[in-house]
This record gives sequence, structure tokens and C-alpha cells, in this order.
Amino acid sequence: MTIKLKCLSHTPLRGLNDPGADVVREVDDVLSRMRAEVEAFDPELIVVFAPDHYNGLFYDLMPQFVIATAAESVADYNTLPGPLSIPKELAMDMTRFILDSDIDIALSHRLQVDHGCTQTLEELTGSLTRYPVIPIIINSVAPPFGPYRRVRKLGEAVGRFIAGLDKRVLVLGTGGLSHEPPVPLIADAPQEVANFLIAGRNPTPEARAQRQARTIATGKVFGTPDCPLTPLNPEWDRAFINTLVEGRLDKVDQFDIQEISKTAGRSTHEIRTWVAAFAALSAAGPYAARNDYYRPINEWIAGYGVVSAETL
Ligand SMILES: O=C(O)/C=C/c1cccc(O)c1O
Ligand SMILES: [Fe+2]
Repeated sequence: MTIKLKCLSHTPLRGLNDPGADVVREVDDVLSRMRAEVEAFDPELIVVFAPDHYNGLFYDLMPQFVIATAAESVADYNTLPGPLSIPKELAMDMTRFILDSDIDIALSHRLQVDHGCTQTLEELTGSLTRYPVIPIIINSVAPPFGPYRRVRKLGEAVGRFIAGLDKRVLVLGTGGLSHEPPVPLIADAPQEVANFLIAGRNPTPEARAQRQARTIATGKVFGTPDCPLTPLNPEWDRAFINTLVEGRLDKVDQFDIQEISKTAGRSTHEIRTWVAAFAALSAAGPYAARNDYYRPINEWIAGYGVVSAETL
């Protein structure tokens, strides 16, 4: 058993509302390095902890955790369409193991996943099907959220399961860091928006285009006085990265959900996927981690970070 980890931000605005060429090149370079490392590792299984942004999961039945035995990309923004290559029996074994570990997780035999899952897979492997992958969606965008300690416990259960496999496993966390894109909140939403958040699956092409245009327009003003959304918080991001890299995972149990939303932005909770990924790695033994990259990028509405780790 060998386990490697990569956690990185995603942003659907990459390629649609780019920062200056120097920054784009910097990120391209770090992603090519990460992709080369994945290629060299040649994982026999990828476990990706990812959020959903009201593309696959809605308030008609909003789970905190979901594991999928089959999933298809909704191909939002510029992301790839098509099914993921999920080993069904192994995903079922993992589900049973997680449930036996006292963690309630929903099971989907037909999940729709969005850029939150697929962008990172594509960036690190070049496709959605290059390696067998088990997606685990962690609610990070649709409040209320369960406490961070529950996310850590989920990650640890997954880590114990993969530690028992005789396989090279790559664990991914995708999302964050500090950011607040214009994703609506159900509290106080007008009826039409609430209807979408409750049951907005398979929107019309026009509705999807409108949503994407709104995000791009926000990217153009994000971080300026013209934008009312919570700005990026590099200090918060760097402290969070250090917490994980230095192996102080127990600190996340004290994370205050409201406080994080206020100081770093509502979608910062996508870091729950990083917490789960690091918890999985930690359950397999001591690890070494490094911070590969960090930069706050307003054009992408992203405190953009990349971190790698592996068991010692
Ligand atoms: O769900 C959307 O439409 C947009 C999501 C988004 C926007 C900007 C940065 C991100 O990390 C996102 O997930
Ligand atoms: Fe996101």
C-alpha cells in the first residue's frame, strides 16, 4: 500500500476570466508538475473528495456525504463531459466499511458531478477515465453543514479502508481555499431561486449559460469595492495550509463554520475536502507534506493553493 495526496483549488473561471499571463503560466507550470507526479506514481485507484455546486445535489434531499458507484459529468463551464470510471464493487466495499465505522454516508448509483469533481481529475490526469476513481462528495456549499470533526472522521474511515488495500492510491481534495463566488443561499432567496436550489437538476442550456455569465461577470469585479462578496483572505489560507502540512489535523475539530464563512467567504467550506483527504492519509500513518503553491487570484475568485503529501 502506498498513498499519495494532492489537494488543490478548482475554479471554473480558469480559461474564462484569466489573470495576467505570468500568473496563468505559474499555475500551468505547477499543474504540469503535479500531473507528471501523478503519471509517475501511476495510481491503481483515485479517491476524490469533492464538493457539488447545485448540479448533482439539491435541497430536495441534501446529504452531507455521498459516495458514488456511477457518475457522469454535467460538463459545466469548460469541463469535460462523460462518465467517470468507477470500480463499482470496490466503491460498495468502501461504502460498507464507512457505514461500519459509524459514519452515515449516502450512496448513489447514478450521480451527476460538476467542475468541483471533474476539473481536478482532468488537470491531474488529463481525462475522467484514465484511472479508476471513487468520488466522495462532501457538502461544502449548501448550509447547514455538519461539524468539521465529522469530516475528519469520514476521511479517517476512508483512510483505514484504503490502507487495507494492496494498491497505490491517490487521494484528492478539490476546492477552496478562501472564496465566495455568487452561488445563491436558500435563506431569503426569491421563490424562483429557491425552486432551483431545491430541484434544479438538468437546467436548460440558457439557464446554464446565464449562471456562467453571472460568475464571469463577478470575476471581473471580485476584490474591488464594486463587489459586495467577501474578499479572499490569504492570511487565513496560509494558516490553514500550515495546519495541514504540519500535521495538526486535530485543530480542525474546533473550526467554527459561521466564523469561517464570515472571515474567508461562504465557499471556503470546500476545504472540507482537504480535511477529509488529509484525515484519510493520516489514518494510514505519519505523513510528509509540502506546500506547492499559493496565490490569491481575484479573477478566478480563488485563494488558489496546491499541496502534496504522502505516507512516510
Ligand atoms: O457553481 C458555480 O457556478 C461557480 C462556482 C465557482 C466559482 C468560482 C470559484 C469556484 O471555486 C467555484 O466553484
Ligand atoms: Fe467550488
